[in-house]
Amino acid sequence: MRTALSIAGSDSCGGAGIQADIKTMTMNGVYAMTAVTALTAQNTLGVRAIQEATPEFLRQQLDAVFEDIFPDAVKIGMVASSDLIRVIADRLHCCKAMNIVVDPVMVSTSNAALIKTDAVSTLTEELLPLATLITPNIPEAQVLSGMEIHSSADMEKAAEQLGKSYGCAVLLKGGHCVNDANDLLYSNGTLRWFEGKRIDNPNTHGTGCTLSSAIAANLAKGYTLEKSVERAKDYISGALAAMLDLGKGSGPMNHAFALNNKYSD
Ligand SMILES: Nc1ncnc2c1ncn2[C@@H]1O[C@H](COP(=O)(O)OP(=O)(O)OP(=O)(O)O)[C@@H](O)[C@H]1O
Ligand SMILES: Cc1ncc(COP(=O)(O)O)c(N)n1
Repeated sequence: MRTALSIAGSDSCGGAGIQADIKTMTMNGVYAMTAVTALTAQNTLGVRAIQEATPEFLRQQLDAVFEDIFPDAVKIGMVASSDLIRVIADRLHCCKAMNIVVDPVMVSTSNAALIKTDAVSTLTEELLPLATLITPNIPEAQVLSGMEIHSSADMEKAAEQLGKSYGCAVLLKGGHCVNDANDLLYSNGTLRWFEGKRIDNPNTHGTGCTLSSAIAANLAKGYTLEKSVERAKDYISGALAAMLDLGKGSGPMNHAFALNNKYSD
């Protein structure tokens, strides 16, 4: 069985973070492992508290996984501080990790900061250059590129700039656009749009985590990057279209019906 590792924060309400990643990887037929960067006390309304792992404890989790069950892909989500980012970069480099998908998580849907301001430069200098793919949303791409993004043409410019700066593929997500939810992939010097009809569902807690771990799971199974993005886009669209409605705020998605028998493997 193929395996994937999620390095991310725990979300107590189960919609985002490690919990979303385990559900997604499992539903995509991959064995999920975890290295927890932080515990969060959060629900669909907001983040109440964050308790980070110590850098040494995160290192122990990563070594325990890599020395025993080598992951076929790695997904990285919330990492709040520079010291934790450095531990991850060091272990991924030393362990020769492959198929690394970095979701540069900055702010939650409920508007809480999930990375310290001074850690953004550590993320860009130490972690993004190790990535196979980064998956910023529009606000994250604006921070990383220093560009304002108001149109499809701006998205194309920003994705290309980020890909050239970090030497990786870039999936610039269009979930924050007003019309359709079209995502843009920049890879090996070419741009490709993945079109998605906007689903009228306000429950989008964990969409970014889910998309990036679905891509990692499909890379782990040996699909190309383009095919992995296509399959992950189907997964997120299915999970949103299942219209789960839990909690008082922006709720989680329904993973059980995400694939709806679309794929048999
Ligand atoms: N209402 C929607 N209908 C269809 N697809 C959507 C919708 N909202 C988001 N998506 C898709 O979900 C994925 C995540 O995109 P988004 O831009 O919301 O990322 P994000 O902001 O990092 O997610 P989050 O912070 O909510 O975890 C993308 O593939 C995007 O196109
Ligand atoms: C632990 C953790 N990781 C990531 C997110 C981002 O997800 P969202 O933007 O949907 O709130 C989150 N809320 N919590």
